[in-house]
Amino acid sequence: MHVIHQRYVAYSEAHYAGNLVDGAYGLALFGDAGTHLAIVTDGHEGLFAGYSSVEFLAPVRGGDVIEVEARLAAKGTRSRTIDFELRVIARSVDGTGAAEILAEPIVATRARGTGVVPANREGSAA
Ligand SMILES: C[C@H](N)CC(=O)SCCNC(=O)CCNC(=O)[C@H](O)C(C)(C)COP(=O)(O)OP(=O)(O)OC[C@H]1O[C@@H](n2cnc3c(N)ncnc32)[C@H](O)[C@@H]1OP(=O)(O)O
Repeated sequence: MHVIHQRYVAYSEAHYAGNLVDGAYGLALFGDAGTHLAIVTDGHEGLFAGYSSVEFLAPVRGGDVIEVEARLAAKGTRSRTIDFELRVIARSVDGTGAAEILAEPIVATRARGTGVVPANREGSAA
């Protein structure tokens, strides 16, 4: 089970030299994709308990088009282990507005985290 969100990264999201977007930007998108996945798997937005790993592998830049995948890796009683990946799928060529779809997506961020179905959720089996 997985969900994928795609979006354009506005130039105004860049925070550091070189048009670089901060890592927290991707983590916020992981939260949204994880919430979407929780709705699909459990009919509830869930609550995110934490990340066991986060890796920033390549830069995300203003003008990129990215996709964020949340994939169910394991299911506990109420816990849901989720693997996340942020990939750059299109990028500005020269800053003039010219841009290209990348032949191979660039994996920019990977993470593993745990979402939890609340105990008091109406209709929860837990
Ligand atoms: C994705 C969301 N829609 C949006 C967000 O991200 S919200 C923003 C940040 N998150 C929050 O504000 C949540 C704040 N935390 C809580 O409300 C609670 O801590 C919790 C609901 C996440 C867990 O509380 P509780 O239900 O009392 O936990 P437990 O009964 O102890 O455990 C239930 C299961 O969850 C597993 N677990 C709990 N904490 C962690 C953790 N830090 N890391 C990994 N796993 C955790 C625990 O092992 C239980 O698993 P099983 O049900 O046995 O599988």
